Formats: sequence, structure tokens, C-alpha cells
Amino acid sequence: MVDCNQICFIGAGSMAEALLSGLLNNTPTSAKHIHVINRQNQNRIQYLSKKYGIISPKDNQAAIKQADTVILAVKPKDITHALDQWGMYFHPGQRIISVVAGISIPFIENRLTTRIPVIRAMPNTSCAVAQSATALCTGTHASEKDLDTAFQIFSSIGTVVVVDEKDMDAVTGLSGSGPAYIYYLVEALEQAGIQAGLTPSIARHLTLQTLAGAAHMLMETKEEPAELRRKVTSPGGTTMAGLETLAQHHFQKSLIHAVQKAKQRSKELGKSFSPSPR
Ligand SMILES: NC(=O)C1=CN([C@@H]2O[C@H](COP(=O)(O)OP(=O)(O)OC[C@H]3O[C@@H](n4cnc5c(N)ncnc54)[C@H](O)[C@@H]3O)[C@@H](O)[C@H]2O)C=CC1
Ligand SMILES: O=C(O)[C@@H]1CCC=N1
Repeated sequence: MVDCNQICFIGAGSMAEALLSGLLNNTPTSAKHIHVINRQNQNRIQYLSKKYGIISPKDNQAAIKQADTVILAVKPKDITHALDQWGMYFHPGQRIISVVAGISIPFIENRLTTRIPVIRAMPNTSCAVAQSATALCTGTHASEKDLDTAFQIFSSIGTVVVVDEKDMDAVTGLSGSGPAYIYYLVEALEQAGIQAGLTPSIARHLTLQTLAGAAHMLMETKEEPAELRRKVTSPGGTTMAGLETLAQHHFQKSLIHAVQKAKQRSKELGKSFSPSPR
């Protein structure tokens, strides 16, 4: 278990599930250390209790008060209501970690009535298999120990970088949303393999192993991606034919635009949440 005894999630959606399953399946964290609170859908809590053995809290307020770490995992549009509904139970002896895209720490701090340590995190769903790329930044009242605890939590389910809050929108566009771009690529490659005459299962196997192999090459050889690409590309060969087609269809530009758009969307999501005190 990381240096934090009790975690309470507010919001029981995809991200909360990815985080808690990552912690339960890949670290010594026990289900009895995790509580999850959801707005209305109690089926979701029952599903999480059944699948992961977490205890459905009888008293939500007590679950929040007892937690060392509260993880805010609601949609950006629901953050004001969630803070107004639950914020009165937060206290300075705990830390709040928000994974909510676009919502600034000053907004959260100003919405709360007491000086509570707040940390903003942008993980991705790969935390479910302890492979998240997470970025963290800290608020005004967060100590080194608070950052250290958040670092321990997220580094137990992937890698962690600490950034300035101004970079969180870029992080969200790149690695927060990033798994979806990769899954989209996989869907396209599989489809391409099938259209080229392979069976779906062979196409999937070859696509996934090619992806995993390329990721391992990048991480283990530490060679530049352009150099690794060069080694695959024989002059006048098959790869060159494929890459030329990708360039003609603006493959790199499309990805750059996708990350820029996602970054911009993260900024927009936060815009209507001004950090002025209520
Ligand atoms: N899905 C992803 O890949 C990632 C999501 N995030 C962020 O995580 C947050 C959650 O995203 P998802 O899990 O995908 O959304 P989701 O819609 O699946 O889950 C949000 C949950 O919050 C609950 N909720 C809403 N208001 C509440 C309240 N007042 N009290 C208690 N529960 C409340 C909803 O009932 C819902 O179950 C978002 O802010 C998103 O930006 C961050 C990184 C990656
Ligand atoms: O799509 C979204 O808004 C969230 C934030 C990062 C990944 N999913």
C-alpha cells in the first residue's frame, strides 16, 4: 500500500474504475481501503463492489471524512455541483486529487471553504494495467508530502511526471486522450489487414504484436523514432510505399491537429469555471 490508508473516489465512472482496478490488481492496496461514491446510479457501485470487492459506503459523508485521499473523478460539467455537495466534508488533514480535465486547481481551492491540499492529476485509462502516463501539479496548500503521496499512488500504476499547471491542457490532449488515438490506429490497421485478405484474428494478433514490439523497441533501445523508422524502410521497398501514402494523406499533421484540438477543448472545458471565490 502506498503511504495513504484510505482512498475515497467521488464519481464511479470509467476513470475511477481504471484507477481502482489498477491499484487493486497491481499493488498491495486492499479493497477495504477504497470507497466509491456516485451521484445517482447505485448499480454502478454494486457493479464495482461485486467486481473488485470494494465496500459500498453506508455513510458517504463518513467515507469522505475518513479518507486520507479523496479522488475527484466526475465530468468537468459536474465539478461545481460535486464540490458543493461534498466539499463541506473535506478537511485539511487529507488531500484532494482531481483528475477532472480542464478544471484548474484555483477553481477547486476557491470553491472550498477551508485551506485543503489540492493536487491535479492527468492519468490515462492504461492505469488499469499499471501503464498510465500521469502528470501531476500541485495547488497552494499542498505540501511536499502531499505531492509525494500522489506520486506514490500514480507511480504504482504507471509513470509520473510533475508539470506546471499551465501545461495540463497539453498533457490532457497528448496522454490523457492519447490511448484513444492508439486504439483508433489499431482499429484502422486491423481493418486494413482484413481488407488485404487476412482473417480478423490473424489481423488482430499481428497488429497488437506489432504495436507492442514497436513500443518495446522505442523504450528499450532508446533510439530515436525516426531512426527506428529508417531501419524498417528499405529504399524502394514496401514500407516506403506505405509511408509515402501516409504522408500524402497528412498522417502526421492529422495527429498534431488532433492533439492541438484536444488541448484546446481542455482549455474550453475549464473556461466557464472561473477561479473567483463564491
Ligand atoms: N476517461 C478517461 O480516459 C479519462 C478521464 N479523465 C477525467 O476523469 C473524469 C471522469 O471521467 P469518466 O470516468 O470518463 O466519466 P464518467 O461519466 O464515466 O464518470 C463520472 C461519474 O461521476 C458521477 N458523478 C457526477 N456527479 C457526481 C456527484 N456530485 N457526486 C458523485 N458522483 C458524481 C457520475 O454519476 C459518473 O458515474 C472526467 O473529468 C475526465 O475528464 C481524466 C483522464 C482520462
Ligand atoms: O475525453 C475526455 O474529456 C477525457 C479527458 C482525457 C481523456 N478523457
